[in-house]
Amino acid sequence: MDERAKLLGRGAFGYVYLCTRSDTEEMVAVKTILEEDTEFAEDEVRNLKKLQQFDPDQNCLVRFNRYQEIQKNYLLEFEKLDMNVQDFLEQSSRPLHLSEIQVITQQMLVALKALKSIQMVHGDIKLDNIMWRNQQLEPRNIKLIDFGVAQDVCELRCGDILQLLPQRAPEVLLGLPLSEAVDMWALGSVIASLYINNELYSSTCELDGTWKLKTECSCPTGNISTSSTTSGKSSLHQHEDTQAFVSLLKQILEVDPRKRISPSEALLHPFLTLTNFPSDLTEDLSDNKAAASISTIRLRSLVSPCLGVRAAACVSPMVV
Ligand SMILES: Nc1ncnc2c1ncn2[C@@H]1O[C@H](COP(=O)(O)OP(=O)(O)OP(=O)(O)O)[C@@H](O)[C@H]1O
Repeated sequence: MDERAKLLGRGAFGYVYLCTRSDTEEMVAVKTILEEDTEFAEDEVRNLKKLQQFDPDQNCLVRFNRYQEIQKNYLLEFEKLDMNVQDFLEQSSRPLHLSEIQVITQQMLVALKALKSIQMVHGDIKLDNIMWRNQQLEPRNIKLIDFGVAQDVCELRCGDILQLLPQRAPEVLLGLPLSEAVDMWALGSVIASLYINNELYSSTCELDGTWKLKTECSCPTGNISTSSTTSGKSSLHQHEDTQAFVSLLKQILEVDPRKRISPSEALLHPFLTLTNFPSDLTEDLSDNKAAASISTIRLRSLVSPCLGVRAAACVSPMVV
């Protein structure tokens, strides 16, 4: 690899560089994983090989071309993507419109449906792992990346720690049996955070996360009305598109993973068939942190009835 290759991004395990294939002249993204993380590289390659049974474009998954191992250092070659959602938000400094959130939700549900069909859990659904192929030219073409910590459901054990805290599912926090449903929860947290431009459940440690889930999920919905007059979002209830979004979110952020909506079911939800987004025209949260924080509280309140206090009732081997 050319030493002057442009760095496209980096994560905990690897640096991703822009490279040109000498045989086809195609621009590709090459993730380098060094010797100390060989185990992660091997896991990622194993997962990516399994995913090669899917058409990556039809299933919203990053295309994995090939890999090379050089003295326990790994080079993984992928199609070159454009920008991850986190970077886009930072660069554009505006929250996404509901129509844009609809596209991301739909594409990620397609990816999760494919993973569920082979009982694979991604385990790290977050804004940095959702990328546009070409944000400007193909805003509807979105891919899920980073299968470094993905696992087969049958490998998951109670008490395994997956996901970053803001996206961590209740059953992970509580040390309960785990399934593909953890990715649905994480997707719910991600799309909620896109809407409110803030983490839905931010927490600094597991105990804090469990406590927040218990308290915030059981707060009375009556609080909503007091905030509505000062919010930039005049009313979360006002538009059909917002109502449809909250309705889907409630079913995704269902505390009980057995009752949580599946990717296939969610793909049929009315929010994903909407073509008209009046709230895109009337709701503007840019540079309005106060409104964003109020919306956070209100969205939590709207979603909370479905969460209920069941979380608190769960017996947790991790927190007792
Ligand atoms: N195919 C790609 N095309 C362009 N950029 C990419 C591609 N894959 C990854 N990147 C960039 O590199 C970053 C890190 O990639 P990736 O998430 O695979 O690394 P990681 O070390 O596994 O990260 P993490 O810390 O999340 O585990 C991504 O957020 C993205 O910005």
